[in-house]
Amino acid sequence: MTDRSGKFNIMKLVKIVSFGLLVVVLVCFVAATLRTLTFDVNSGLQLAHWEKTRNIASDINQHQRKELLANFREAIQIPTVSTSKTQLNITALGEFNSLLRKVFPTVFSSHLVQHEVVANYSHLFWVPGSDLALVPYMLLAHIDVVPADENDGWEAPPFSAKEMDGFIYGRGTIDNKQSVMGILQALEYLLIRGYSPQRGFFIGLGHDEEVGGLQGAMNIVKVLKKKGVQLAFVLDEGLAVLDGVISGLQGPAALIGISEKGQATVKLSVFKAPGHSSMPPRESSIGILAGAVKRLEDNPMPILFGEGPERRTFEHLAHRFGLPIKFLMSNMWLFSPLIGRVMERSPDTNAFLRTTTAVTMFNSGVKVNVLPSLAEAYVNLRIHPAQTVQEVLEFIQSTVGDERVKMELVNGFDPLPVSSYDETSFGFQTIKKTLLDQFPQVSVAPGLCIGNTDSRHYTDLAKDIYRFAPTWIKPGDTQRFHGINERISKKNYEELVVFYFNLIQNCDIKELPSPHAATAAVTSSLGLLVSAASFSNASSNSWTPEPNETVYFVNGYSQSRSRPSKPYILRKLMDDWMNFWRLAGVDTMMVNLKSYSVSVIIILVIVIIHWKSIMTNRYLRTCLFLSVKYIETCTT
Ligand SMILES: CCCCCCCCCCCCCCCC(=O)N[C@@H](Cc1ccccc1)C(=O)O
Repeated sequence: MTDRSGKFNIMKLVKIVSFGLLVVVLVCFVAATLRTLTFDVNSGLQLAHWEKTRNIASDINQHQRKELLANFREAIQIPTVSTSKTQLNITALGEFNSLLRKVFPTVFSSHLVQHEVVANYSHLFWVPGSDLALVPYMLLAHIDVVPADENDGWEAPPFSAKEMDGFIYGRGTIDNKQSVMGILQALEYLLIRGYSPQRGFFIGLGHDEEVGGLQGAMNIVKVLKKKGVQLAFVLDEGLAVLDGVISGLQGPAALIGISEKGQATVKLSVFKAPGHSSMPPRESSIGILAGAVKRLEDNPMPILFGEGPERRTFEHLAHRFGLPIKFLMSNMWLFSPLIGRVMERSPDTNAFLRTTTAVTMFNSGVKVNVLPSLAEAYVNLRIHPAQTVQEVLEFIQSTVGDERVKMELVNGFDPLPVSSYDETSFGFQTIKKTLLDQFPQVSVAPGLCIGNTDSRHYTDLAKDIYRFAPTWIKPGDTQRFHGINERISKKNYEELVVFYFNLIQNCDIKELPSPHAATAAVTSSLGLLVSAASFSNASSNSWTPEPNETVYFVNGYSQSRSRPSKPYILRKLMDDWMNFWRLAGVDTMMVNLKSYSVSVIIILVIVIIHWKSIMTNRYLRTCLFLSVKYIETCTT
């Protein structure tokens, strides 16, 4: 009898547990479906009313079309190659300097522009604004390029700037002379058309970015620091407009880099006594090192997809995927491990998921019959924002797991801070608006820059750093970065000039418009409540410091800005706090997890309270009964 009732109780328990699980799965499914149907983090300021500042039309006539292309081709033809920190083509850099002065005469002669050469070959331009209360911003690009060998399979010589099928071929066409020339060409045309900015801006052109920017960018930053400059935002190279590159995505996507990966270069070395090759030991220095390298390749760093800004990219783009990908992308809180597994299959998507490990140099041996004493390998790691240099070193040490392999950190830096991208983010929203005006078919999303840029030296000058140029990248183009057949279409180069032309004018706005009510349409009830609170709060939020506040000296370029008063700081803190929760309500895993765990707890409590009726009712009735109770509990 006891045995039977014991069995009966176990059966009951199994039923209840499986029923509970079924309810949890159902609730998750309903929540995920609701989120899929309503999830759109892209509305933002798109529909808001923007202050009009673009008074000069960006149309380009036939003569200018020819002229800007000729200028660009001349820039590509100068081989400003950086091979190593000590091997820069200084002759080419000097030539490039002369080219800039020749093709942009107005920029170099205008009374509105101050120019200074930094570290012999880098350039710093300052265009003061008429409204001193507006914090200046900065555009960056780099003049140098990586080496290119025609024999690697280039269809046109890499420094020929040859035009083929509407494309200009050459090293630097997408990395990064398109921005160098695009920015200055835009400024040249703006000045010719009588433009004078309200918001001041800097342009920084580095000459050694490809080898770390230790001369160019670092010295430009030093000059700016000395002058006390603080920047509203910085825009550098980095991500691009991806067209057909992300499979399943409908339409092109402009990814604006809001952070960039960290980097570490680690030297692994094995030392063994040299000797005659006729009496080899069981393991050579090369064999031991090869084993270590193999272990590193066989054991990639963990997938961290969803723990860095890459998560935001897919959430912002979710609405542009078809089902079932849309369902998965809208519910990263549930599916990020699954998406990560799929994305790791291709090198260019894998780069967004984890710290990547690339063995880039392997040296040993001097003669065929001599056992080498030393074997060395260099491993270049690109660090995911959720990890640090220290964590990566510990991982390598434990994966190599061989005391004979010496490990040495050659250089490294942690991932860069994440810049803002919400509706109050001046830089992000102004870049986004400029993009959408020019390319309405594009979806704009924040992204993670997988390569490093000069902008990493600017973190003390600006809280918000963006890495983006509207270079269109189509399938197969990602391999052209530092690879063969680097090219840009003539149309795309013109678009770049127009983009910078419009961006500079758009930056003259005093403050961003208030977020459109559409922003408040969020999925979860928590998100809805908090966004409503934030929305009402946003009307009192002004992005720029208030007038009538103490003015203090900011830089030697006679720009000044207001020091925020205490109530302003308090209000800003309040706004930031509200924005944090609003965003959290919309799209952070934390709050989703919280609300879903709350749901689970509510269900469990209902199950416990209504234990008896569950026992006496049939499943369908119980299901209905529980759903009603759940809704009742949630609404009260
Ligand atoms: C889903 C598919 C996404 C495809 C993404 C397409 C865009 C990829 C382009 C990435 C290029 C970013 C630009 C990086 C510039 C660059 O090459 N930097 C170099 C130079 C450098 C080295 C050390 C320290 C600082 C700098 C680098 O990162 O190695």
